[in-house]
Amino acid sequence: MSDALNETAGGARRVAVAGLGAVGLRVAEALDEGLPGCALAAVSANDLTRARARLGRLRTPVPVVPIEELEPLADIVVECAPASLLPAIAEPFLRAGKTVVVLSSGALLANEALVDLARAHGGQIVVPTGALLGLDAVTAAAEGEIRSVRMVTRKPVRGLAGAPYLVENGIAIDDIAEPLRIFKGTPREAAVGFPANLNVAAALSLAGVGPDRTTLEIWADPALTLNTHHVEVEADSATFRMTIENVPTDNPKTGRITALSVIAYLRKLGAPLRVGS
Ligand SMILES: NC(=O)C1=CN([C@@H]2O[C@H](COP(=O)(O)OP(=O)(O)OC[C@H]3O[C@@H](n4cnc5c(N)ncnc54)[C@H](O)[C@@H]3O)[C@@H](O)[C@H]2O)C=CC1
Ligand SMILES: O=C([O-])CC(=O)C(=O)O
Repeated sequence: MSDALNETAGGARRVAVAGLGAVGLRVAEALDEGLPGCALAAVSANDLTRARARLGRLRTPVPVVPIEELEPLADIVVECAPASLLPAIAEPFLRAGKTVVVLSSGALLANEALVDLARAHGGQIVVPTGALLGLDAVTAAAEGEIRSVRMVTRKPVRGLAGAPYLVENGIAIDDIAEPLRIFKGTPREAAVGFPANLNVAAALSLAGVGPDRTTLEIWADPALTLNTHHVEVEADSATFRMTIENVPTDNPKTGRITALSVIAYLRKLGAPLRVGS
């Protein structure tokens, strides 16, 4: 669906927020404060009563509904819920030819049918830069030939605690005194083992050489306070290295910049000057 069609009669795109945690609450508040060309239209949460109370401070109250009731209310949904809910949130919007902004990008790797659904109905899945950086440069390099993409993530222990990969492999990190490499593999493997911690690796892989050719190391570092991602890309057009050190939100797994990347995306939708892709 074209941008022109994907608007309400009044011109503002109606935006739904699915999941009201570290990312969703910040995005909903920014929409309520005012993003040109966008209007907060509805919100979904696990506990609807609690969500209504949390949103009591909004200037303009919006419906708080279960995820299956969001689609008729909005043109765009921002998915910022647990990864397992991605298909339930995305499918109705894509089937209606609408836009889904996906934060649980790791879950896209096991749900490639969503891309087919978007293609079939003229919808669009958008993966924002989230907690990473430089996806514009990686997609540009992918228009030429990328030889390799390597990522090393270092997180404080509390940013990794409870990940299924650690539990299943009996890897204890609570009392480590030195940095410990806990994983070496691909974003496809990490999306299974670290579904709430490594969306950035999935996003990077989708921008570049895919989830099986991108290499990934994950380190738990007891001295760190910031979620740190280092990326090295070798391509025929350029060689580049990038590092981001993310200040965690109340959710230690999620950096503050994640919600801001969604807000920046929404702001660009209606802006007369758009910087970055
Ligand atoms: N792409 C990226 O760079 C990043 C992606 N993420 C991912 O984004 C997603 C959101 O992250 P956070 O806001 O930090 O997570 P969060 O855990 O703080 O919030 C998720 C919210 O979804 C709600 N929820 C649970 N079941 C629900 C249901 N049935 N219907 C509606 N809401 C429901 C939870 O109550 C919670 O408030 C996660 O999957 C996370 O892994 C997080 C950081 C960076
Ligand atoms: O660094 C962060 O803030 C979040 C992160 O790694 C992810 O979810 O992929």
